[in-house]
Amino acid sequence: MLSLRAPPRTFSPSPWRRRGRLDGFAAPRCVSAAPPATTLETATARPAGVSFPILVNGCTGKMGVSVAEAATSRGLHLVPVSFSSRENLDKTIQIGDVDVEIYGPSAREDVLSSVIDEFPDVVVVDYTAPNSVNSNAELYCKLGVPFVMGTTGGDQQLLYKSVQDSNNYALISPQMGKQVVAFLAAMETIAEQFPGAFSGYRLEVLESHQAGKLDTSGTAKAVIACFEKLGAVFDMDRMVKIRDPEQQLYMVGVPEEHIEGHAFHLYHLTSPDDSVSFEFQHNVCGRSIYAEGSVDAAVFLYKKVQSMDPKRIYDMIDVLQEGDMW
Ligand SMILES: NC(=O)C1=CN([C@@H]2O[C@H](COP(=O)(O)OP(=O)(O)OC[C@H]3O[C@@H](n4cnc5c(N)ncnc54)[C@H](OP(=O)(O)O)[C@@H]3O)[C@@H](O)[C@H]2O)C=CC1
Ligand SMILES: O=C(O)C1=N[C@H](C(=O)O)C[C@H](O)C1
Repeated sequence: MLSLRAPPRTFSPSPWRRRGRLDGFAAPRCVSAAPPATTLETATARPAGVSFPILVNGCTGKMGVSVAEAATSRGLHLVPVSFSSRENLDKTIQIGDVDVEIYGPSAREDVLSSVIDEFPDVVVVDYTAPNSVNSNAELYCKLGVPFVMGTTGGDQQLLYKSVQDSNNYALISPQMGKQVVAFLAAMETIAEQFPGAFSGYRLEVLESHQAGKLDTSGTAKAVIACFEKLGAVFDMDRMVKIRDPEQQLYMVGVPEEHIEGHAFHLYHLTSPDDSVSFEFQHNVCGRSIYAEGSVDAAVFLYKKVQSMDPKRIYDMIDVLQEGDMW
């Protein structure tokens, strides 16, 4: 196991502990490359090229707000409605000049039906919580509204089944950051082409996210599935999940200003005789990479619905393959 206290004999698979290296590697890049989400989005946003109504579910949360802001700055029409797990919240959230009204669970079906009547070509983007993934997807499928599922967790098999059975359109991805998706796509290609190439290698994984993250990194799970196809051995119970801000600051090296919004991932592979090791990292500060990717995903899905594309269920690799990457 990758222990935070006792690094293995030959290699330390935890470069996050080697402060010198991280000080000069991951952390400073984040400091300079990740201004607050809204600024980056506003400064670099391209127009979406098309305009359509977009409803962002989860606007009481951090990703919901970031996606809603990115959508408006890309010229999409933000539907002034979102949902919460709480009843009678009586709350509006201001996104640009749009006041988004928040409805509780008992109103969501009626409200969403009215939205669909008023905006028949609406696309929903979901950034809520792992325990609402399946019930939200059921509702979108029941009402036939296309959706982008950015929320991780839940029962993923059931999620895909709901979409398949309803013949709805959906784009599902635990990772909307296009550059990270490109890494994941490369991993999937390698796994496909060279199954067993890392046979017997031990895999150790660390992921660090803001303390409020409820589930294990969905991205890490997807990358681990590729390493397993390559033959590496991994016990999911031994994943090192870091949610403690102190550890994130002093061990992982997350810049202080990103403690409340970061996603650091480290994968370390060691050969059976300890003579060879590999290490991969993707470290994200802030949320703009996901917000922009989510808007691209919504645009992609909207176009697929309009062209009545027969595939109907997509992921972010499909978006990249369409060449929509900047
Ligand atoms: N695919 C990707 O690239 C990324 C995925 N994520 C995932 O997105 C999800 C949200 O992340 P984040 O915004 O940081 O989390 P937050 O906790 O900030 O926000 C989640 C929000 O969801 C709301 N919520 C919970 N249940 C429901 C429900 N049934 N209906 C509507 N709203 C609900 C909560 O508000 P309330 O209390 O009002 O209900 C909360 O404000 C997580 O699963 C995370 O892993 C995050 C980043 C990138
Ligand atoms: O909750 C987050 O923040 C993130 N969640 C996604 C995941 O679980 O993989 C993507 C990224 O890690 C940020």
